[in-house]
Amino acid sequence: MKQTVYTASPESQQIHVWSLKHDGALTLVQVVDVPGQVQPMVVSPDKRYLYVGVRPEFRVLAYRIAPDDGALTYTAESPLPGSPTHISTDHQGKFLFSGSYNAGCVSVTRLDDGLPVGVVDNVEGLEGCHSANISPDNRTLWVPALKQDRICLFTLSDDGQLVAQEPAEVTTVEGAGPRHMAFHPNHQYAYCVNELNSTVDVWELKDPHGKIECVQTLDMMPGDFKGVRWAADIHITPNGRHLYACDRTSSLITVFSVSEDGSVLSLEGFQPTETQPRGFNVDHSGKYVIAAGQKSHHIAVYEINGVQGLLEEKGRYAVGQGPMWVVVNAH
Ligand SMILES: O=C1O[C@H](COP(=O)(O)O)[C@@H](O)[C@H](O)[C@H]1O
Repeated sequence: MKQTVYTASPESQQIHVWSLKHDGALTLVQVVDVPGQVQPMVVSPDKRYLYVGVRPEFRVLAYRIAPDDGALTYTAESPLPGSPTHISTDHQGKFLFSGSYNAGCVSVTRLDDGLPVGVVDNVEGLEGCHSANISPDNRTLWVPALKQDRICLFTLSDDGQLVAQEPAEVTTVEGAGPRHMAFHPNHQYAYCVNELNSTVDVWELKDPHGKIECVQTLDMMPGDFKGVRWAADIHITPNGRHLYACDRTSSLITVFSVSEDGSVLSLEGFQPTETQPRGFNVDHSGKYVIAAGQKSHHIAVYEINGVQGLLEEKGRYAVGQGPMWVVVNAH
């Protein structure tokens, strides 16, 4: 398996394309100058395209991915109704979702043979909308509205319409600020990182049409932490055994182990990382974590070790200015 790591640096308007070697080393393949401040990114399910959200002219750009080395070629673009804070796709590659924190909306863009061809739905009134997360069965879109302490649940129709479910939302504790999510590979549990109180909630998906319930909340921060809590990102390993979440004030990645059924998280430790880690990711082999420091202008690669999943730094690399998004593609 070959892997490519993409990092987005909005302040210098660049995407750095890296080859991830089996020993965890990165070698630079390409630096792409993007026509705008590049923020969120996602690879299409068929791995042919990298989609990137840019501003100040809000749009999604599609870059074709070279199958051999992961290099990018600009191919198409389509406008978005608000500043793209987070983008993702459904599992069939028919639709792209863009959550906008500043516009308080989530939009659906149709993908035609992988290329974005226009917005087909837009739901407003989601204050602090921070991500859009399609459920493993491709049926439900989970949309955290950070400023409203709720996660809205929509059914995705065949033509890309978002239909509010019944119940239409689940709520967090007041002031939590739900932000990014990860799903367990067994499809029974989802994990949400809460930005404003730096906690992680474990959500049980009872069945596709049934009750959704928060079954555990864990503090991400060390017991003696006194600063302003400011969590950002969350990812799980492909085998579902290790979960990671980051906080920007402390520049820490919190390490959790996950029970075999996915229902229980245990705090294992803290990994100091690049300054102000806004985005990170886990590679497809489940061996490495790659984190971006928005204030250090570097990324770091960590090896995942042992049953606890603790992290050991393997290397750090200069990227563009203000890096804040990392995606990994396997090909
Ligand atoms: O990380 C954060 O993101 C939101 C929205 O960011 P934007 O890049 O889409 O403008 C930000 O305003 C929030 O305060 C911050 O913590």
